Amino acid sequence: MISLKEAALSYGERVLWRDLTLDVEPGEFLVVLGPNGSGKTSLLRALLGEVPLSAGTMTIGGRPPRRGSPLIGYVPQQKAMSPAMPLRSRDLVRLGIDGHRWGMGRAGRAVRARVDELLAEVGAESYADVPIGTLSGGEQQRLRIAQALATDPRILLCDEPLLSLDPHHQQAVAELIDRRRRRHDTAVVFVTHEINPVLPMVDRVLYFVDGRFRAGTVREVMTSHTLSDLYGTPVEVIRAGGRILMAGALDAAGHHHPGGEEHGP
Ligand SMILES: Nc1ncnc2c1ncn2[C@@H]1O[C@H](COP(=O)(O)OP(=O)(O)OP(=O)(O)O)[C@@H](O)[C@H]1O
Repeated sequence: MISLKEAALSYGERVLWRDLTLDVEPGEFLVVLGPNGSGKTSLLRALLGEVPLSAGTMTIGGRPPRRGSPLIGYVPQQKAMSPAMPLRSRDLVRLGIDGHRWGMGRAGRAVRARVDELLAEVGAESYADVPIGTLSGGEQQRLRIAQALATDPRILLCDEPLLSLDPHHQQAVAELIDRRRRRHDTAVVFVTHEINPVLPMVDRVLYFVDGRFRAGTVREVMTSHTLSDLYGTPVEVIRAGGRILMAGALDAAGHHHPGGEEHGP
């Protein structure tokens, strides 16, 4: 579904990453990790056709990236929505519908039925007519996912969809995305700071640090050896109770602090 060959992305002189060769298969769950500013969101923006690669090639769904492709569903980073915003849940979901395919303009029954179907898919029927600004973060996030699924995409790009959700909602939202990819073989690229809520779902990890990266299975990448090498500083990876904890001179966002304290994210 996604194929990158020796891809690089730079802003001016600054190289975010380079020599990235990676294929993502249908139904695969790829998690993208890395400290702030390491280029995770920029990878999604390149896949969306919003920024060009500075080197190498990239195809998504077998074609070069282009804006507005119905093959791709995108769950953007959350922004606070004002309670005064007049948009209802069903309006937000409807915005994701490809008007051409579903006969928008004629305000067809097909569109309304599709919106209902999407609301049901994410379990949001009970607040379908509620203004979105009055909903909780978890509820809003379900709607963003429904919107992203509106074109029945083959690829779902998610930018920190669990941010600011409590553990219960993190789990619910992660399961929603996982169910989608299992039922429809949708490939998932999932940017996050915290791997644990999605650990059971992850097929592969792409981990960016300071212009370098490692890609592979959780077992391959999330090891003391690999991450110490990637960060260039000792990092201890501990597996406990089905979770991965990182100890060493890193803060929770994965930034290196010389002489920093030990802790796990
Ligand atoms: N259009 C742009 N022009 C110049 N620099 C940019 C542009 N967009 C992003 N950057 C810079 O590129 C770097 C990577 O940004 P990006 O958003 O991809 O990081 P990220 O890994 O998603 O970070 P975070 O975890 O904080 O969301 C940042 O330092 C950012 O300031």
